Amino acid sequence: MTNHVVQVEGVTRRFGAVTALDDVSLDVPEGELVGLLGPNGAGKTTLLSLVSGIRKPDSGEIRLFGRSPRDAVARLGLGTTPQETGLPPTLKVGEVVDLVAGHYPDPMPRGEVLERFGIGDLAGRQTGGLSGGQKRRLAVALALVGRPRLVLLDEPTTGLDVEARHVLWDALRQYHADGATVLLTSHYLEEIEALAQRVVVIGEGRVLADDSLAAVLDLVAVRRVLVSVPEHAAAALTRIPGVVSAERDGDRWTLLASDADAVVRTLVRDDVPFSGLEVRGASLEEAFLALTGGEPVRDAARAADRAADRAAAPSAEGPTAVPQGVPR
Ligand SMILES: Nc1ncnc2c1ncn2[C@@H]1O[C@H](COP(=O)(O)OP(=O)(O)OP(=O)(O)O)[C@@H](O)[C@H]1O
Repeated sequence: MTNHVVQVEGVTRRFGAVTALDDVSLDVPEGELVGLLGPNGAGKTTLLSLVSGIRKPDSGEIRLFGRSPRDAVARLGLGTTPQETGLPPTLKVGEVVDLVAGHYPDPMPRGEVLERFGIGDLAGRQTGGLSGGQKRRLAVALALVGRPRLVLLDEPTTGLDVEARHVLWDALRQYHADGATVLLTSHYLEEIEALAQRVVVIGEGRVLADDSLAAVLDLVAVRRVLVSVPEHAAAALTRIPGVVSAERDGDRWTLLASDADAVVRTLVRDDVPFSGLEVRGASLEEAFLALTGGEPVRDAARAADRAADRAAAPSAEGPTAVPQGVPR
């Protein structure tokens, strides 16, 4: 039987009129490294705050190591780094590590923690004098001091330069290889790509996709092709292979395509009288909303199939509404 470290079941959380999480379900088995990917305001931080017991859901259930996250016993196995961390400015780096270590039965030795994050030479420095990047590395290092079985990291490398980011990624990979479960949020596909095995895409409080890194990367490789064609040529657009969704606003079309080059080649080869051609990257949220038709899916491959079916049978009549969130 799979040992689930985190179980989120039909969870909804509102802040006044804002629904930060809308019927979210997600299980994280022991030993997985899961990336939560989504734009600003998607609900990632809210989800971590519920898993760590800082907040309670309005409805649905969360289990952490099989217990309520508000149970102190469950939280002993948890290490977290929030988006912003306050460090006592007059304490030295080594003292802060010792202070945190004092709360755990079997902490990592101070030297090992700092070495893993490339800040061994800072042990004698007051935290108030550290650079932003050094503080961030220390904050993430502190999450590991108690040797937690689960680490929750909210945008761990925001504000770090490339080198510091790589040091931190290596440290997290190593900690995961030692057997830990890791759940991290990021806006950056690059970060998720560097670390995660499984990717959960969140948009507007909902799980838009939950699949392997490879499957999610395939989906988000989608490009946006904007083109104007006269009415008599519109049907030709929707028959182009690799177009996964086609939306129109008058004679202006927005095609989401897995291979934008092939779309352009087909337009030229078939002598489609197009104008105003633009090819752009699609945002992650846009790619997923387009591919899923706004419906949450648990399986990226099925989403792509469904989108391809829709694209193969588009309505040629009347203007098609451009979905919300698709900038034009
Ligand atoms: N304490 C709060 N009071 C009111 N609204 C909140 C609160 N916390 C979160 N929200 C709202 O809930 C939604 C989800 O926010 P959340 O911080 O979870 O998103 P996020 O995906 O972590 O975003 P970011 O990537 O910008 O950190 C947003 O609309 C946010 O404004």
